Amino acid sequence: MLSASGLAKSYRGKRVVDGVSLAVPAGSVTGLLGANGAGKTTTLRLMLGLAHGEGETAVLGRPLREWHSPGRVVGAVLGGVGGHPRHRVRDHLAMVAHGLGVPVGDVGPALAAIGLEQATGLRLGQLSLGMAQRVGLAQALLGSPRVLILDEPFNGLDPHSIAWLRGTLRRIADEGGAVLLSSHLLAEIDQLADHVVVMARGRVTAQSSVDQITERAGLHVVVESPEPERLAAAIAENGGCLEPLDGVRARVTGLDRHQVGHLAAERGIPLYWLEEKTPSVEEFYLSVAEEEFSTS
Ligand SMILES: Nc1ncnc2c1ncn2[C@@H]1O[C@H](COP(=O)(O)OP(=O)(O)OP(=O)(O)O)[C@@H](O)[C@H]1O
Repeated sequence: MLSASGLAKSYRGKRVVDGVSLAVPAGSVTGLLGANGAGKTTTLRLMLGLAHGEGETAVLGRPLREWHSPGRVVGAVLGGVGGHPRHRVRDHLAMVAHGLGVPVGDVGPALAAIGLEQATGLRLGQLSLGMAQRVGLAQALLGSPRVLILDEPFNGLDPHSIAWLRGTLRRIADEGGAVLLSSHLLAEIDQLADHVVVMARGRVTAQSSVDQITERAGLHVVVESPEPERLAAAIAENGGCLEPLDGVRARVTGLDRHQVGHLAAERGIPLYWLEEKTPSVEEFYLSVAEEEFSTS
């Protein structure tokens, strides 16, 4: 539904995006991850035609510039609202609605949906970071686009707005839309995304579906015991493996939590903690980032 191929961009001779290709299928949310300066924002800007560089981006099979009203096909939030700082929120959004060919009457419900009814009279220049982010989201959603491209959309939002945004993005994807968002909030990506794409130094270094991450790494058990050596030996005798995690807890693979619990009870080894864990996007990201660090 949304795809990019061969995206590239240089600033003063330095390649900051270098051959990035990615696809966001209909019905899914893709998280774009990477360290500061990895090239995420530049990639999103290239996809939206806001930065000039190499490569192609297609939305529903056509370049964005070929769509008659691009804002009704793709909604974007790239930080900030745009618009004049002296314009009031309601007037700014009315202008956006006009440009999109959307009834101006839709502005009120769009602001209400994001809890900003009280802020309609504020000037854009008076908005807090979170409010500006919410106005940006209201603006992006105004044309009811099926594709969303969002740069750090959770930035500055309070917990209610985060929950609202997570639900809204999930709903848009579940209704057949495609959402691409960058974020440093790995727990949010973990809860929301179906796919993750990791960038480092302008390139895509890893990509995976969240299901594959879970499947590949398998479940593991986290334990805490005052007798880790005895527990490790008992687990090894039974075909599992115990590795220290953080100096207090340890990770067990090869046995499930019932097996670990029974084994500890049989051997009289105290356990202070026993938890079965699904591998997270955070662990995937950190393992990929570690490889990247060790090979750079
Ligand atoms: N307008 C610009 N002029 C010069 N260099 C730029 C410009 N915009 C971005 N860069 C450089 O391009 C590289 C990638 O920046 P980009 O903002 O795309 O990274 P990012 O992954 O979004 O980072 P962050 O997570 O910090 O937002 C960085 O080295 C940045 O300094």
